[in-house]
Amino acid sequence: MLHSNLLRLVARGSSSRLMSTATKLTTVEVNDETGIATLTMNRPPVNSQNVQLLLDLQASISEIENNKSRGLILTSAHSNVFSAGLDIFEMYNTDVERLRTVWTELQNVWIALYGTSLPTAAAINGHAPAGGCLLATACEYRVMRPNFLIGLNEAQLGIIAPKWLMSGFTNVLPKRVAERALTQGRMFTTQEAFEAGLVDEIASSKEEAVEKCAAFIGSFAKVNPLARGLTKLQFRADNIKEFEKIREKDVADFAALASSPEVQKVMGTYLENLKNKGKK
Ligand SMILES: CCCCC/C=C\CCC/C=C/CC(=O)SCCNC(=O)CCNC(=O)[C@H](O)C(C)(C)COP(=O)(O)OP(=O)(O)OC[C@H]1O[C@@H](n2cnc3c(N)ncnc32)[C@H](O)[C@@H]1OP(=O)(O)O
Repeated sequence: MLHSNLLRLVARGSSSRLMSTATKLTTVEVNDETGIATLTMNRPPVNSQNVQLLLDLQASISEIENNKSRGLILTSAHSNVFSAGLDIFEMYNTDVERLRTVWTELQNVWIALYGTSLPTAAAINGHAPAGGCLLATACEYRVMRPNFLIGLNEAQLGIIAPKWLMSGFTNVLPKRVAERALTQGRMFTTQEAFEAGLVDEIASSKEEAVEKCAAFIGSFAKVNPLARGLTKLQFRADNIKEFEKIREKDVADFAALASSPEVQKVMGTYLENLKNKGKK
């Protein structure tokens, strides 16, 4: 009988192992040759981040940290979406406690990914709006497939994203470019994102994106992992400290904002538009 916790299954031939976890919406596969773990989000159709996906992401990040992998590549099981961001259905017509849980778990995933000492890279094989962009920019390196969109579109939705949510984005873009993009709620095409420095490379397929991410992680092969990890965390320490100071208040602020009649109305209209888009 296969136990769901920490059982290693031979996945594809002998070169990679699927690390079985108690989770369902993410998988972790470790390449036997490189020791690099690929964390795949698999919540059809668009990897919208509900509480379960956020919990599964945290469990998978912990698993990768504990299994001595050399690095983490984040990607999606779907052909045209990396992640559509927070699951708006889960935030609509719900109670304040649920909203608090959604936001707390989003915070928890962000800090787990942004604050890991492991080398991280995102193979962005589809659109990455809002929370999708948040996950990608929490990583150290990004490789994206052509003709998709990435960005923090909150301002377009009439919502102010907190500073920690923007911090990965502001880490990688020049301040002036970041300010303009955030105030416009701009979605960048892959090419625009590459030219601005929001993504580091473009790859024509998911496989190529994963290979390029693995090459980035492999570039640290000769660097002492402890020195590398601590150096990374020194760069991120200010943002992490700021976040830790406000995280409780941030949950309360989000729950108050997202439960307000005005924002609930925006969500309702937005969801209608998304549904109608599918009918066109
Ligand atoms: C809108 C108000 C939010 C208010 C929140 C309050 C405070 C938040 C503070 C700031 C934090 C924000 C973080 C977030 O992440 S908010 C989420 C923002 N996300 C988006 O704006 C993305 C919306 N989706 C899209 O743009 C597109 O779906 C796409 C990702 C580009 C993919 O396009 P496509 O491949 O054409 O697929 P469809 O559009 O047809 O969608 C398929 C299917 O999936 C449903 N869906 C899409 N996005 C979401 C989502 N974020 N949450 C839940 N469900 C989503 C969509 O309705 C379709 O469903 P049906 O097949 O049943 O019609």
